[in-house]
Amino acid sequence: RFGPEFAATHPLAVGPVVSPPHSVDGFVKEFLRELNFGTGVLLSRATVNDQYVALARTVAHYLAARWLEGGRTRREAGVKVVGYLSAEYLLGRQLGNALLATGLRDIVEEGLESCGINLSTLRAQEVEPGLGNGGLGRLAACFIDSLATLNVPCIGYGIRYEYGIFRQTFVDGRQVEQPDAWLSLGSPWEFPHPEAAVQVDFGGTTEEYVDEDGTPRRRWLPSWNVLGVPYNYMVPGYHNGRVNTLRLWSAQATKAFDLQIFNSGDYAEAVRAQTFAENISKVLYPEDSTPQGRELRLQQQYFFVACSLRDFIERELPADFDLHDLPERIIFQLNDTHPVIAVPELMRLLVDERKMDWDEAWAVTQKCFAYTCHTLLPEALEVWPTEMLAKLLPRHLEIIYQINDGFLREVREAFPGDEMRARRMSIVTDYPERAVRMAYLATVAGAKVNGVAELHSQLLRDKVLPDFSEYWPEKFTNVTNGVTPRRFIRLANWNFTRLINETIGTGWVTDLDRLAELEPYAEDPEFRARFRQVKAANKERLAKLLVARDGIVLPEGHLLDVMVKRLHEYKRQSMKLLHILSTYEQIISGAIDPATVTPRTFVFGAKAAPGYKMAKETIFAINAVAATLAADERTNHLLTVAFPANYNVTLAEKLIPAADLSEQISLAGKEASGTGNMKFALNGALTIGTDDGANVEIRELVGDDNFILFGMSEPEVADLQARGYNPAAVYESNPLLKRAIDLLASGHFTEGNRDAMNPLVMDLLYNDRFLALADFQSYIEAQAKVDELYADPDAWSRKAILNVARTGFFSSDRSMREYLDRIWHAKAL
Ligand SMILES: [N-]=[N+]=N[C@]1([C@H](N)O)O[C@H](CO)[C@@H](O)[C@H](O)[C@H]1O
Repeated sequence: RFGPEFAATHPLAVGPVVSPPHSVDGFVKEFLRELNFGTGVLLSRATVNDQYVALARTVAHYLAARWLEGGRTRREAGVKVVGYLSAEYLLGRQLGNALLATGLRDIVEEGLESCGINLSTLRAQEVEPGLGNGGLGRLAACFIDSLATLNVPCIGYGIRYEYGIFRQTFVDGRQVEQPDAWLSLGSPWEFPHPEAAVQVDFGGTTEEYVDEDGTPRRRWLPSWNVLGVPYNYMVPGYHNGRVNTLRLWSAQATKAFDLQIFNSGDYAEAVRAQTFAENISKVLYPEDSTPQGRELRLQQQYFFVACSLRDFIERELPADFDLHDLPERIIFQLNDTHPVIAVPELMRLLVDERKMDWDEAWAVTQKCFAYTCHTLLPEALEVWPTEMLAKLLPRHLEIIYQINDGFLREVREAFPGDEMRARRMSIVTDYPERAVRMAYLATVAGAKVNGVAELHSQLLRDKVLPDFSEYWPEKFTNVTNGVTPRRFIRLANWNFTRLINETIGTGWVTDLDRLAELEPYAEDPEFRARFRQVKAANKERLAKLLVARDGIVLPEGHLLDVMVKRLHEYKRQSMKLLHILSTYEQIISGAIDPATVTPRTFVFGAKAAPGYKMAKETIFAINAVAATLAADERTNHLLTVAFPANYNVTLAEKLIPAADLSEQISLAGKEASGTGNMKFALNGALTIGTDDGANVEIRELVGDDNFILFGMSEPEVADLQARGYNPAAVYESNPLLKRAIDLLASGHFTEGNRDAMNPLVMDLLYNDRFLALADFQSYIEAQAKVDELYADPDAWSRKAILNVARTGFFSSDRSMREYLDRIWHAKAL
């Protein structure tokens, strides 16, 4: 576009772009420029939000140079890229992480101070992008952070929901959802590129035709379409100069406004197309582990994968690139079944648009995808009715049928006469209605299928996809989840970071196995004392936050017993509640001497999917118990229940470093992995947990002495369920449990209204699908062990320090290395 002489005199035109000077003065100049020319205000008149936006933009300038360079080198080098396809990214606040990655924190703090501005005031101004529900979404955020820090070229693809996960409020103890208008004050971290919008088609029919070289072909005749506008976000690596991209798609109408209709006075109709289109990326579906079968959800899934595939093929690859070589340039990781419609979409692009032969296209497709399954709950495996697919994506349905036909032909050849097996393995099922099993499609198309913890991956092979693991044993593997130590230790727990740095240096932030060097210090009384000071300081910080944020007063010197995760019956918040009720009942009934009770504060954090009734009943019960205990003079110096509303990444960063005890009490065989369990152990909390998900690997690494195990194992659960389970009989046979449930049902927590707790009580007594009553006795015995252990703070700290020293394995950097070596066969630059 411009001649060499212009390039010679304007280096910024061709790059490399130079970032602003890493000096206080350099930063202040850049910040004031951004405030004046970017935000258009003078410092003297700037609001806190103006200052925050200008600061975010300024920090982005420091990253932009690396970002542009990273993109250029990635494209020029023609290296293999990891394309992470995820419908959810739970990113958390960006400013702190950007300051950490760039090493700008101290310069910015001093620079802002010279402008009379406090950095933490501006950090508190940031609204976190809640573009995810829970573990799956946060895992995606940890993974892209690790890939950037490992210098691996990666593009994260997802949806820019206008409204993220709802804001949770409590009204009379009941959850009430408020829309999450996270964009209302603008989002300084995003870079929109409307010029790179992608058209996405929907509906219509298909037809056979003969193309110019006489070959009979099929094609899609869509009936409507929308535009996908990419919004780019920076994903900075830690101190390595790499900045990867997160590209989130926003839907808008191809023809946003119809002037003729407007002039005819039908204003609503004039913008109907826009409203309709925008709906596609309007809001995140708030279900965690229970999919929403609504058509809009399928529209969302197809929308972002169609944008992402076309974007990569047309904007990241040279125009003349031979798509037979696509597997050398990209591996798309399917984050659960949500993006699996990408498989027939790639086939459509290769066969219909690029005229590639079916078998060649299928060979390419099978090398371009890998699938991660995140659940064991049968109801969480997505199936889409063929009727809905035929209406919305008729060509994709045809392609799925063709894929299935080819696959079943192979199965029948491998297992002649075994029609039952072919029916069991068919991607298309007829029961209870004709539908496409997306997990099966992902398994047939994917080069690899992995679970997210050893136990989960084994159950995936043995119970969820047994026919497939028998047919393709080498396709199945495991990559245990991990968490980024940058956000969840270095950023969230500065007090502990300082102690670790002073003790073993700073290398652990990018090499978490080095935490093992702390092991000897578990035997050092002085280090143990300093560890307790860190925990106490984190508790104080949390107490300040909760009183300001929720008006919750945290008593001093209590064991902090924390259970934070989505509200779901399999996670068994109800069993935690039964432990609290039982302890309380024994105190008020005089069954135990209050002097023998370890003062505890039970902290809950949990959102329930809006339509999940029993989850909402559990939230109501926890809040009712919390209010009663707070008002009960007999116990409120011993037992406190704190339930701050709207648990999210930002609150987790304050809660986790303060915790003594981490509750990981799901029914064995139900929690695929868990990732909160890892964050708590790495921040020096002891875990009370079942042998479920990644708990098993945590216990194996920290040692049985440093993990409080209880409950049935997965085989014991399967055995009990096979033998038949009668929760009411357990209730009748366990006096402590009976008195706890009777108290809950008595109206004691609901001003005498005995019906208020009925739904929960009836469910526990006559349903109890996740065996909370069956594991209750083992659980309270384990809790008694916790009291005993906590009575000796030095012994407790020793075990807590050993937990930290032995859980470096749970870094998402390690997870990424395993994906790179065993699944993606891609490497760092
Ligand atoms: N969906 N989903 N699955 C989950 C979580 N609920 O988001 O994915 C998480 C990330 O893999 C797992 O840790 C967790 O066990 C599992 O239930």
